[in-house]
Amino acid sequence: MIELQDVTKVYPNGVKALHNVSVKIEKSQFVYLVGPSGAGKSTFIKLMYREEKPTSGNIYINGQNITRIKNRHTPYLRRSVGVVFQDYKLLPRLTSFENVAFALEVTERPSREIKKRVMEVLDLVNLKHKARSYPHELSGGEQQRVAIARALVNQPNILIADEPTGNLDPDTSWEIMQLFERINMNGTTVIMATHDKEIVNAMKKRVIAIEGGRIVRDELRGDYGYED
Ligand SMILES: Nc1ncnc2c1ncn2[C@@H]1O[C@H](COP(=O)(O)OP(=O)(O)OP(=O)(O)O)[C@@H](O)[C@H]1O
Repeated sequence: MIELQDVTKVYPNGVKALHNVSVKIEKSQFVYLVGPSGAGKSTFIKLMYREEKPTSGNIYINGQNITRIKNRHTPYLRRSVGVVFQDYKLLPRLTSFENVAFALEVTERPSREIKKRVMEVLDLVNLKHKARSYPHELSGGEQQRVAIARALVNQPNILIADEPTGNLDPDTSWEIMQLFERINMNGTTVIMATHDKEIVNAMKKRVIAIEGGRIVRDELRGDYGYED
């Protein structure tokens, strides 16, 4: 369902962030991307939702070669790939409800249908009661749950997250992980870049380690494997 074939990414300043990376991720897998700072994890993630394009190689998402699609088709790709960031990236002047609704791809759908879908995903992240709150009125964990609801509103079959617990305390991080686990149990592929050793070691999922732009380890029930 996700396949990188011999992918290399060189940024315009000459930094080679990924070197000939080839990997397959099956449907409904849960994958941690680990590795030292600057290893290429964020670059790997950005390539999957076409925030960056590879310099060479091919990337298949749900059978489609996304290195070949036209820029105007990127929004279609983003319906099947939800993204969550470390710093939430909510729009500050919109409520939780509006942040989620804004992401919903609407093609002349009646407003009651939009409302139903948005409330469904807010319910999934246990935040129905904060639908009218603005981001600054929410805790970090709540903001991240709104961001997860936003990532899920178009029912993507892949959820990618770049250090989603990076700004959260350990208890809140565990709540977010339980949510990811629940989303994964419903069949969504989850790929998460993280520096959180405790989480990776406790969850026993597939671990792909990247160092210097290369995959150096790939284990089905792996450990974090670094000391930080
Ligand atoms: N837009 C960019 N332009 C130039 N170089 C970049 C750009 N983005 C990242 N890099 C470089 O590419 C390399 C890989 O960076 P990347 O952000 O993918 O690493 P990372 O593993 O996610 O690191 P971290 O754990 O610190 O987030 C680094 O050397 C980084 O400085």
